[in-house]
Amino acid sequence: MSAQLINGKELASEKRESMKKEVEMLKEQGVKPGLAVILVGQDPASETYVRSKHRACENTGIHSVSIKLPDTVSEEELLGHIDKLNEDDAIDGILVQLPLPKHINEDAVIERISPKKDVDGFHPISVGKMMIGQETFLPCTPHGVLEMVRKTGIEVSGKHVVVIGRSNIVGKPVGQLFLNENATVTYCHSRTQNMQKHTKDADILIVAVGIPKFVKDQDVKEGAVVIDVGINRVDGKLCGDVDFEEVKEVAGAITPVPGGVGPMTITMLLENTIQSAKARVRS
Ligand SMILES: Nc1nc(=O)c2c([nH]1)NC[C@@H]1CN(c3ccc(C(=O)N[C@@H](CCC(=O)O)C(=O)O)cc3)C=[N+]21
Repeated sequence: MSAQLINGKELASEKRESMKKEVEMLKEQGVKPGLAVILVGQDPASETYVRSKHRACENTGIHSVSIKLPDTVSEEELLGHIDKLNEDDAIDGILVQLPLPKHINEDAVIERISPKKDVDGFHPISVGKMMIGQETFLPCTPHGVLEMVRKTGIEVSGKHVVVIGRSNIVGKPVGQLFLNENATVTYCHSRTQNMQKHTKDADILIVAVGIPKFVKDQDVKEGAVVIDVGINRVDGKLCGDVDFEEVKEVAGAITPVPGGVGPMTITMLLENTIQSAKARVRS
């Protein structure tokens, strides 16, 4: 293996140590940061994520509540829970685990969350502010990706960042975050012609397509930083969108799955919750 391993788990626990101290300081000022997570239905993977978020909160001293609703819940009832949490002074952040059942309009749910408590950074106001470079909650996975690239010590400004994927929750915002850092950004997606031409030119390649082992060694430039956002379950095992065994031989730095972007996503969620609690202190 020639590539440097970017250890998300380790970086996440480093960050959580300093966040613990911030939480302590907030408590001395009489504010305990609080996060509410709403989970609809009982998808086992979603339940695992919600449990990890809860555990991470406990470890950091953040108050956390999970609200579990049956997958038959009406949109109106779900919106009612959000209204209550918007008004709840003990709650600084609200996360509704996505995806939602088909009978519920995801956009309406996201828009119901107060932008002041939008720790996912999914509300159109948060997205718009990020786009024009105003201070706001940054979406957790893209922000975690940026932190991991920073960890390698390479300069982002002027670099060619290629993003594979254009979802609203990862692909689009992660490209925007790197553009804000003065990178040159290319988006590739399912309609892209001659994708390899683009990926081979990337100094930083970010993969968020949801296809196991989609990126192979021939797709990557020697020495490139490769960030794997994919979480796929294949034969009961977790695997990313990057063929790790192949790509680690050509990349300069690479994230593993598991233990890469996932733990950083949760860490940035905690950071946003603390940021929100600080705003409560100031208000
Ligand atoms: N409103 C909303 N916000 C989200 O942030 C959100 C969401 N909905 N829906 C689902 C996705 C997925 N997601 C993950 C977070 C952590 C890991 C994580 O920590 N994964 C571990 C492995 C965990 C395992 O074993 O499954 C790792 O990669 O090492 C994975 C996935 C957040 N999401």
